[in-house]
Amino acid sequence: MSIRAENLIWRVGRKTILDDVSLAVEPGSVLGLLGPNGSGKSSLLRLLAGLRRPHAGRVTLDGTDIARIRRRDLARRVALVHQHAATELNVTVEEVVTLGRTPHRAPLAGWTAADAAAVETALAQVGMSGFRRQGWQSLSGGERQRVQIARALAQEPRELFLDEPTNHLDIQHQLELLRLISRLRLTSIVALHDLNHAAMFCDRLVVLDQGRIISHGTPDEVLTPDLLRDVFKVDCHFHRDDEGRRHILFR
Ligand SMILES: Nc1ncnc2c1ncn2[C@@H]1O[C@H](COP(=O)(O)OP(=O)(O)OP(=O)(O)O)[C@@H](O)[C@H]1O
Repeated sequence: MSIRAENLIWRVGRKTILDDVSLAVEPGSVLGLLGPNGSGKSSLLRLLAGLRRPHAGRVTLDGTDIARIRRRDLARRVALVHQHAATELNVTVEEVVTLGRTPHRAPLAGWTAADAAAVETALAQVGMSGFRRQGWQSLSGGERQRVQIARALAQEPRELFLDEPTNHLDIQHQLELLRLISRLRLTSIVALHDLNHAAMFCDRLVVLDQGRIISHGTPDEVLTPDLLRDVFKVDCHFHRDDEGRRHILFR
């Protein structure tokens, strides 16, 4: 397992936001993080990326507690794209994506061919190569989202954490992005609200409710009518398409 969370507890004041959360992700696979609003998905991603310290439990990368990994080494390996990723004003798309190279560059070292190639590849992967000279401020919400993802990809992480990455994206770009993530062979953890997309693109799912994991397993194991009713408060039934894939239909 490349990344593992063991019995994480995280509180704010007296409120327990994450309560005894444990999970492990197979290298190269995609884990979908599901749960209603406020269930703790973003908080968990921040702990997994080392941006917050748990009050109890630990997060390990290849068996090493991330609290013992130097910040710079962690930044070379782990990338997190926030839900409302902001960036500096008056910068171009290319400059934003270039920031993803920061952890790889030695102090005072010049810009290398490897840096340039990583930026090029990342821009192409999210379909934003044609926007490289455009100002960040002038981008649409969906374009900004794709640029933030390119910045994370330019970091060339082994673990990629994405907090609702399909927010703001039109349906074509939602599907393209999730397909890209599932094909990258990075170890990815993706917070999602669309349950059908989670079933289509994630190898395994974890469902959080009020800070606790209440279900985990393959999409077929996790997404049951009972779970959808109990956790998401919706009635649904399932439809199998011609290729045998299950789709959730909401009543
Ligand atoms: N710094 C904080 N101070 C106080 N409460 C917090 C803080 N961070 C998170 N919370 C609370 O913790 C709970 C979980 O929040 P979190 O953002 O992790 O949920 P989420 O599952 O990502 O929600 P959403 O689907 O709405 O994005 C919420 O009730 C939130 O108000």
